[in-house]
Amino acid sequence: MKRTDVLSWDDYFMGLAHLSAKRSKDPSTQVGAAIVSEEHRVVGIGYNGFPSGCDDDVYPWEREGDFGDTKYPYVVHAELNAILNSNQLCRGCTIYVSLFPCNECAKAIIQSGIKRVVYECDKYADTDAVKASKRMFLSAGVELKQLDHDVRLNVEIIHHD
Ligand SMILES: O=c1[nH]c(=O)n([C@H]2C[C@H](O)[C@@H](COP(=O)(O)O)O2)cc1CO
Ligand SMILES: [Zn+2]
Repeated sequence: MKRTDVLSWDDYFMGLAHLSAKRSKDPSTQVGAAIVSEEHRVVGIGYNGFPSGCDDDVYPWEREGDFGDTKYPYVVHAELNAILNSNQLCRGCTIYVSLFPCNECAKAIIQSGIKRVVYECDKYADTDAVKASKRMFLSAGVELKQLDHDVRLNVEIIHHD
């Protein structure tokens, strides 16, 4: 008899997004994203971090202070990293992301041809950025789906002697 209690595609790829988020050095919000084709092939993955060559021991992780002394001007969002890392065109794909995309990521998602956004957390729903994002997704016909549960990923590293 085959196993039947396997992960759904949505939970599997959201799990992959969570695994990617574990690479993020951001002390407050770790975001992971996975772009998946209609054939359920992974096209790109990413997490929030500084661009290549911008040392994350040198650049600031602060949330407050002068703009240039915070992380905000420097950090590449998980969704954009996933698009930039993609190994094929994103047209028709789904992006799985642990946090609802901001307006800048929404623009990149729409322009790359991604047709569906599956997300989990929407903690910035009241911000102008996320409102603008939802407005653009609606206009562009991008389908939005919030998972009605959280995907938990327990990754255990076992060191062998
Ligand atoms: O769409 C997003 N994707 C994404 O990767 N992020 C990243 C940027 C920051 O490193 C972090 C947000 O930080 P904070 O919650 O401390 O403001 O999450 C933030 C958003 C905004 O929703
Ligand atoms: Zn963003």
